[in-house]
Amino acid sequence: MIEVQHLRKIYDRHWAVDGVSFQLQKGQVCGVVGENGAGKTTVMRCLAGLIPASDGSICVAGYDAKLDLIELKRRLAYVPDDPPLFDDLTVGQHLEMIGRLYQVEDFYPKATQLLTQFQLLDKVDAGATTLSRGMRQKLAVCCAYLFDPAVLLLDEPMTGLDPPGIRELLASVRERAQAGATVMISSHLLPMIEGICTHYLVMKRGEAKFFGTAEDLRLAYPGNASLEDAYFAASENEPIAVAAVAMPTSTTMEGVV
Ligand SMILES: Nc1ncnc2c1ncn2[C@@H]1O[C@H](COP(=O)(O)OP(=O)(O)OP(=O)(O)O)[C@@H](O)[C@H]1O
Repeated sequence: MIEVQHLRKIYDRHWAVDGVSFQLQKGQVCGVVGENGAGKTTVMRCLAGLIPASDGSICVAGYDAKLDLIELKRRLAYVPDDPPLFDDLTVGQHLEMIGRLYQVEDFYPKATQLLTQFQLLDKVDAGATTLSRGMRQKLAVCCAYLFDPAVLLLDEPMTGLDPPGIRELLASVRERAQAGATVMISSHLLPMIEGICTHYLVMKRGEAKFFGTAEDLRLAYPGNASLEDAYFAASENEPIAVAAVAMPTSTTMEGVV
């Protein structure tokens, strides 16, 4: 569903992303983790087609970003950490706009269900500028979910959410993945995403320090009880020799550098 090969992105003379490769299939949830400035958002923005890659290839749902960007974008939703809403539109109008753009069938029941799920139904006529930080985040998630994209890119989606909102969001990601969506979720809140991620992309200074399954992460960095511990180990150390652990023969260790 997502195939990224040797992705590179340069800003001025700085390589924000430098040779990142990974693959994700339907139903997989990839936690994108790494220190501030590691390149997580840049990877997502390249994948979403918002900025062009400087080098490498990106393919989403069979569509190459260089050849079929429009088709690629139709199948993907990107929720940035500070969603750019339209000041002049209400909550309901945001959803209506997405519904029309993506020709969503059953728009009203779907929109109502999403607004109910994310506690926004009583704000349906509220202007975007009157929403709190967390409400803006929830509205952006509702807009993304409305057209059932094959790929969801969620950049720090828990920022500003209250505990019930975080719980709802994580449950919804799990449900979407179970229904076949491929999800990438960047977060610094490692214990919170641990329960939903099947894969991890650990980034540092533009490079992928690790890509693989949660199980591979533990095998590559043994002796680390939590994801957080394994993440720190992956950020700082090379993995133990692959031959020394019972690695699957699949592509799950791709991208380890
Ligand atoms: N528009 C831009 N122009 C120049 N440099 C940029 C731009 N956007 C990002 N960068 C640089 O690229 C690098 C990666 O930034 P990016 O936002 O991808 O990191 P991140 O891992 O998402 O960080 P954070 O966890 O703080 O959100 C950083 O060094 C950042 O300063």
